[in-house]
Amino acid sequence: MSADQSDNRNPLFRGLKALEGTFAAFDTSKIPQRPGELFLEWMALALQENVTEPHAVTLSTVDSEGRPDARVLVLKDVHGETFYFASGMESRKGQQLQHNSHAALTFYWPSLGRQIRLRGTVSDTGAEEGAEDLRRRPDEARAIAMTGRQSAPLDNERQLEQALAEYREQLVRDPEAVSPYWRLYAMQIFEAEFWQAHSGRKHTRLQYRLDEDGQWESGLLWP
Ligand SMILES: Cc1cc2nc3c(=O)[nH]c(=O)nc-3n(C[C@H](O)[C@H](O)[C@H](O)COP(=O)(O)O)c2cc1C
Repeated sequence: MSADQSDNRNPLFRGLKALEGTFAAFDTSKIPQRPGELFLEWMALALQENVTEPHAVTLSTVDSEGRPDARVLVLKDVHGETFYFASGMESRKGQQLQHNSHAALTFYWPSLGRQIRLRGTVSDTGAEEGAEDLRRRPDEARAIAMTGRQSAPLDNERQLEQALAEYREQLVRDPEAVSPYWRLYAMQIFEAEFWQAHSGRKHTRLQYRLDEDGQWESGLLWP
């Protein structure tokens, strides 16, 4: 940044702090063999420590021109090293994943000074799994999903209200109704990083990688 540019810096950001406080040390001498297990251990601690919405996660995808895109959603489940999230297949992310199944999930829990980075390949688990996920959602969330138009341009609020009224009625007539566009996506990971902040910036970074024989190997990274 040039001297001129630094004079123009927005005062809003001056003095803003990050990673403040003292965090528990991450003992990397006692780690599970597989990243899915460590993820569940970290998630259990986040819940115990009342981290706000610990299942909220940034999903990064790439579009057909290789340009990254990202948005927050919620993690629905974890089995082994497969991480599940749900969304509309017609959405921007849905279209991007259809074109390029490579993706990343990033969690950040400020009160614990923890970040988890996951990289993997996403598959669509199919219409029935999507329907099952949708049936477990509250009616209003189901009605919105049933519009099947996530991420499409909205002309005006009235258009949304009309569509919602139609789907609310449909759910009254048929409580089992679901959207054919709703999907449960499964991300099978090949790499994971568990990042623990240190107040002196000597952060601990543990990375797991799947090797060519399908075995998980782990090691530390420079902060
Ligand atoms: C905390 C939080 C949770 C969200 N959960 C979901 C979710 O589970 N599924 C989903 O499709 N969108 C969810 N969203 C909305 C997405 O961020 C996004 O706006 C939407 O999926 C459209 O993204 P796209 O245009 O990139 O496809 C959530 C947003 C926030 C802030």
